[in-house]
Amino acid sequence: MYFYAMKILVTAATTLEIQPFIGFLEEFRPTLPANWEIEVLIAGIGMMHTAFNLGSYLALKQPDIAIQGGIAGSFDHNKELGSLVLVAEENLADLGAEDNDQFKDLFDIGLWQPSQAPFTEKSLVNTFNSLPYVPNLPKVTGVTVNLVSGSEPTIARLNEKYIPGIESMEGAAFHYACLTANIPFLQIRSISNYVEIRDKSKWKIPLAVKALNDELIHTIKALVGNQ
Ligand SMILES: O=C(O)c1cccc(C(=O)CC[C@H]2O[C@@H](n3cnc4c(=O)[nH]cnc43)[C@H](O)[C@@H]2O)c1
Repeated sequence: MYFYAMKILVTAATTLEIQPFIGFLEEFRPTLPANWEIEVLIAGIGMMHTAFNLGSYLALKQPDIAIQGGIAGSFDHNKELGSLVLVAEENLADLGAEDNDQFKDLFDIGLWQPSQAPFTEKSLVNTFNSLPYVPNLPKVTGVTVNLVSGSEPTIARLNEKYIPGIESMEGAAFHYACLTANIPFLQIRSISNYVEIRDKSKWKIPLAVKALNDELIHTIKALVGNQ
C-alpha cells in the first residue's frame, strides 16, 4: 500500500539519448504505485535550451526528484567508453572573458561571488543527500561548455582550472535549475568519447546510450522499490 505521491522527472538533451528508457516507461507506467508520476522532458542541446525548458517545467510541475541522463566526454582516458558516472558538481567552463591567452570566468573577474546562491565555492554542487536511492557510481566533477573542447590548450586549461571528470553541454544548467528550484536531483552521464581533438569516428554513442538507459531503468525501479 502506497500512501504518498511522487513525481519524478527524467530529462535529457535529445530523444536519441533516452529512447530505450522512453520505451521502457510506456510499459512500466501502468504498474506504478497510485499517485506516482514519471515524466520525460527532452530539453534540447545546450545550456540555453535546458535552462528555459527545464525552468518552465519545474515551475509548472514541481517534481519531487529530477534526473538528467546524457552522454558525455571524459577527460580521464582510463575510464572505459560506455562507463557511467554520477556528477557531483558542475562548473560553467566557457562563460567569462578572454584576457589575451588567459581565460577568466565570472568569479575571476568579480562579476559573481564564490558562494552566491546557488553556488558553493564557485561550483554548482549537488547538496541533496536525502534521495531514497542514489546509484552507486563514481562521482565526478563536470564542466559544461557551449563549445565542445577539441584543442590541447583548451583541454589543458580546463584540466588545470576545474580538474573535471567529464564534459557536457547541459549539466550546469540542470544543476542551476534544480538547486534554484530546491528539487533533489541526480545527473547520470555515460561516457561516449574522450575529450580530445575531434574525431567522431572514435565515439561510441550506441554503447553509451545502452549503458545510460540500463542505469536509468535500474534507478527508476530502485526508487519505486525503495518507496
Ligand atoms: O559532432 C560533434 O562534434 C559533436 C560534439 C559534441 C556533441 C555531439 C553530439 O552529437 C551529442 C550531443 C550531446 O552529447 C553530449 N556530449 C557528448 N560528448 C561531449 C563532449 O565531449 N563534450 C561536450 N558534450 C558532449 C552533450 O551534452 C550534448 O548534449 C556532437
